[in-house]
Amino acid sequence: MHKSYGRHQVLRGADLTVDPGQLVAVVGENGAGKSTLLKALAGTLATDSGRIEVSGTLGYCPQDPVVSDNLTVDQHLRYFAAAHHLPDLRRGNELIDRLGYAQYRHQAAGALSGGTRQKLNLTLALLHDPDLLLLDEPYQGFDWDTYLRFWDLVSDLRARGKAIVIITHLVFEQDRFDQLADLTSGRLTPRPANLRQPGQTTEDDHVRH
Ligand SMILES: Nc1ncnc2c1ncn2[C@@H]1O[C@H](COP(=O)(O)OP(=O)(O)OP(=O)(O)O)[C@@H](O)[C@H]1O
Repeated sequence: MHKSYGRHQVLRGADLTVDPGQLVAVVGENGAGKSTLLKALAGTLATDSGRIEVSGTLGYCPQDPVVSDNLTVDQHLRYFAAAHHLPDLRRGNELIDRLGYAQYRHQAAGALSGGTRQKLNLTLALLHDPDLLLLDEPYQGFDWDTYLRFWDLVSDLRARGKAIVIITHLVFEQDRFDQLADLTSGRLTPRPANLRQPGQTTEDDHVRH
């Protein structure tokens, strides 16, 4: 994919393949073009050239929540369920329980805390149980318990064969991934995960400290 904003070439032949059941991290410096890449993959931003092939359904959790301030959590669920032609709200209810915010179901999104708003954002992206998930720093604002619940959820999705792409900045979580895709100078360089550098800490180390 190629994408420029004016004369600023952000993506210069970025290339990524994600298989079913694979969990891929997109890493890179601030401004490297990670969100641009995800928007392009999600189809919300037109590329200048390139090709995107998605087999199956797609779920996209953008960095900025897509929620409407005046609708309640429940109303969001019903609205998105109708858009996806879902027969019921079973999956939405399950996600609300797993992310632990059932007590806010009848609250307007505009009155939710940042973390709870992000839980709703994530729920809406997962509502139709998509085959490919594009998550742009999906745990922003999550407390530690929710952060762990999030990774439980991701493990289940991966085990069920979902392909998952997550933009992350957190070095300590990088050994959770099957692959790291490093976005530098507009191109993606794949490197296997689980290559911890000496002195690099993991989440478990953080828990112990
Ligand atoms: N709509 C836009 N118009 C012009 N320039 C843009 C636009 N969106 C992004 N950019 C620029 O493109 C570059 C890549 O932005 P992008 O948000 O994709 O980076 P990122 O890697 O996601 O950054 P971060 O880690 O800070 O979230 C930045 O220099 C940004 O200023």
